[in-house]
Amino acid sequence: MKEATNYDLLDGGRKLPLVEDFYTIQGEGFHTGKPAYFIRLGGCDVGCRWCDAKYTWNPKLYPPTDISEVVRRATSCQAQAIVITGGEPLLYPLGPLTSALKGHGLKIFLETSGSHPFSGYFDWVCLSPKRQQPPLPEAFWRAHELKVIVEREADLQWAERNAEQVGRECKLFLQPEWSVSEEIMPLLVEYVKAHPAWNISIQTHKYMHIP
Ligand SMILES: C[S@@+](CC[C@H](N)C(=O)[O-])C[C@H]1O[C@@H](n2cnc3c(N)ncnc32)[C@H](O)[C@@H]1O
Ligand SMILES: Nc1nc2[nH]cc(C(=O)O)c2c(=O)[nH]1
Ligand code: SF4
Ligand SMILES: [Mg+2]
Repeated sequence: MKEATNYDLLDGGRKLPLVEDFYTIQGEGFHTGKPAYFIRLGGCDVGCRWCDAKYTWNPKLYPPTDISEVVRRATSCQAQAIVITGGEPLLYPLGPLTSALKGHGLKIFLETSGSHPFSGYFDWVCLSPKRQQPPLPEAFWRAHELKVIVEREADLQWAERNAEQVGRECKLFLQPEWSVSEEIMPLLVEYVKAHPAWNISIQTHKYMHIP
């Protein structure tokens, strides 16, 4: 049993520690600007210093929620796409949740650090690798999008090392760490102009003041 939470209570993924769920606009990466219903699961053992979702880290704060309730809410609006995020969603068996959502004809997108084994079905995987707990090998070939957070210049070389491991079709994004976004942006702009395989992703929802 993993330590992050009491897995016995999760009934093989039929219950999950739900932090919050909301219908908003995908703010980052390839699908930026598209409406999507977000399902945020609690628990993460990666520990990024600058994580903007630190409140999710302790899964014990979030009671196991029946996935039928989550699916009911996600299908009670106009959403055609679901983003499963966290915390680190791959801490949990995601087969039951993703197949229930798929049964409603929804597109399913994943936000992950890739540091735990995959489970479930996804139409789109956004891999955001972290130095202190790198992705498992399978995360690189499953990724449709590689989104590297850049807080200093040295992160660019590390971004390239990750890019060497993804598939040829994988989209490449550099995303400024939010608290240094203003300072680091000129470097990212020059880098992407010189290395056009990369694109810039900014956290547009933070400028739009939406969740
Ligand atoms: C909160 S994480 C949850 C999903 C998963 N744990 C992961 O890291 O991919 C969602 C996305 O936000 C990014 N992110 C978190 N904090 C950020 C920050 N301060 N600035 C920019 N991006 C950030 C992560 O890298 C990830 O792409
Ligand atoms: N609007 C919006 N877009 C997002 N894209 C990825 C997010 C995440 O926290 O996983 C996120 C988020 O928190 N809000
Ligand atoms: S892996 Fe994701 S949720 Fe976990 S600390 Fe890093 S950014 Fe936050
Ligand atoms: Mg976020």
